[in-house]
Amino acid sequence: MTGAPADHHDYVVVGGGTAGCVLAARLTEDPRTSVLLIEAGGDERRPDVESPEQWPALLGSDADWGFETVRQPGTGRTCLAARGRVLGGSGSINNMVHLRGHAADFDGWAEDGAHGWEHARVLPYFRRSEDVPDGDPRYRGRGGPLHPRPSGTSDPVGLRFAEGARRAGHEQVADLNGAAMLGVGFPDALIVRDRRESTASAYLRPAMDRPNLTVRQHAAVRRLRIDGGRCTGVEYHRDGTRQLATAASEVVLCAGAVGSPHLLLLSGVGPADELSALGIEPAVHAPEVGHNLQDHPLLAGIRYRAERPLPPEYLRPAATLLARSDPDSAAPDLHVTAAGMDFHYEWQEPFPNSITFAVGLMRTRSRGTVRLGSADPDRPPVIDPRYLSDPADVAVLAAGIGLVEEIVATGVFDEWGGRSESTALLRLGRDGLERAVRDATGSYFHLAGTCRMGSDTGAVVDPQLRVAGVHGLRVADASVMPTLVSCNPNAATVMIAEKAADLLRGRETGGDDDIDT
Ligand SMILES: Cc1cc2nc3c(=O)[nH]c(=O)nc-3n(C[C@H](O)[C@H](O)[C@H](O)COP(=O)(O)OP(=O)(O)OC[C@H]3O[C@@H](n4cnc5c(N)ncnc54)[C@H](O)[C@@H]3O)c2cc1C
Repeated sequence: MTGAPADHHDYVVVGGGTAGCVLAARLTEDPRTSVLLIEAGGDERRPDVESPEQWPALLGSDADWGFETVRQPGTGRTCLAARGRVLGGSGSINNMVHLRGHAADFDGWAEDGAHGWEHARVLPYFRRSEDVPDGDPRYRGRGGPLHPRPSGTSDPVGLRFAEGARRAGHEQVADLNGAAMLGVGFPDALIVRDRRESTASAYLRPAMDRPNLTVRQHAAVRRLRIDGGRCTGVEYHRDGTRQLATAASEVVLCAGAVGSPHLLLLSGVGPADELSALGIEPAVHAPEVGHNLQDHPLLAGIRYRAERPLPPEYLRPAATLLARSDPDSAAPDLHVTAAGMDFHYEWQEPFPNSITFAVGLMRTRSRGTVRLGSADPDRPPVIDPRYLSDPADVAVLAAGIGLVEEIVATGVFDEWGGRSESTALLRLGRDGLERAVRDATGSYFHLAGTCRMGSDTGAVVDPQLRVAGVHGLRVADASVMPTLVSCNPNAATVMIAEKAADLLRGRETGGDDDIDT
């Protein structure tokens, strides 16, 4: 290596995003453990990150990697694949919704081979992560770093939407992070005293002064060092020089659902034939690295065109309906919100003075990939979520438009006059409705699943998050989710990192009793 002498630490954590900040803070609670956290982006303490209303402006800014998907045949266009490049990662540019997931999501992970990740075993980690003094103590934590609180309770449009959902027969739920994440309610958001809260502000900042924690910003990891089947460290670029950091204990990848598989592939851990074709010497044949990519497709731009002036725009998380298109399924597959603003994709026509309904598909069947386009670490990977490649996904989103129509039909928006586009769409007939769904679908920015956790031979990591075939290397971020949770995934990513810290410290718990919250 050229440049500075190698750094040597017990753990090297790659990526200071949602998961990486949790892990670095938890591991350095033990003063005998040294951690180097390497982050490609910079400081998150800037007005556009901290102001809850400014998150849309962060898309495409220097705090975003600026990735795009390849053209999606299912929608007819490319899509933004926003990913945070700043301390706090995507949690510093996201919409701050804080929902955990349905118990059936985690029970499903365990049934599919992620043993130890069933709901009863992950609930303690959700509780450990938060401080919710008024919450039901069976579900909510006390004294943890995050402060999720209900959002949208004063938003006039959201209040109407919630009332309409109730009238349409959906149960009002007081706490969507309580006993069951199903029904309509006001979701928790990570906003504290009118400022965004992220794992950077809540976990990392309070730990920054610890002598055993080194945080290196504007440092982009280019590949892992794998010698004789063991990951010994990472190579990274900073200040125009190439540097090396080595780990006495382990390297932990927390670079997210795009960054973690990208680094594994660049380092020779992936499908051997694809790597060889790009001139990368395979270290471990791991055919599923980068596979199983999931996102929540978001159907947006279906608007209620009001005739009378709407209340001022409300840009924070608001009333949310989590519903099932299939009553036999335990977890919700539809996530519906209404915002008093004209939110549409750039290819859709604007309609000022609109209420926008956003319908998210929570249990997508389509699966995509993150692959290498080049062996050059500076070239972005090829992101192909294959949105709506499974026709069942189109049908569920169409059912979501039906839910919107039922709510509109209760008359809750009548005071603003006008009409909903859902009414016309549902009259289009099957083919017309399918075209409308495909046209209005983009990304919810919930990418996950590309380093799938499991116990089968194809799994990228085992239930202890160890990368199959490489010693001294784990992945702990949204990429390990075998199946994406049925809601916005930031809280579940925090949980993964909390549990990863215990796995690394050899203190994994069997249940609620033996965990400090
Ligand atoms: C615009 C947007 C809105 C969203 N809204 C919500 C929401 O409201 N609620 C919710 O629950 N979820 C939301 N999400 C999703 C949620 O934020 C992510 O699922 C979560 O942050 C993923 O955490 P992670 O730790 O896996 O990855 P990230 O938080 O993305 O962290 C990965 C980190 O690794 C760094 N990194 C990557 N590669 C390298 C490298 N080679 N070298 C050094 N560093 C590297 C990145 O810069 C980044 O900081 C949203 C996401 C986006 C982008």
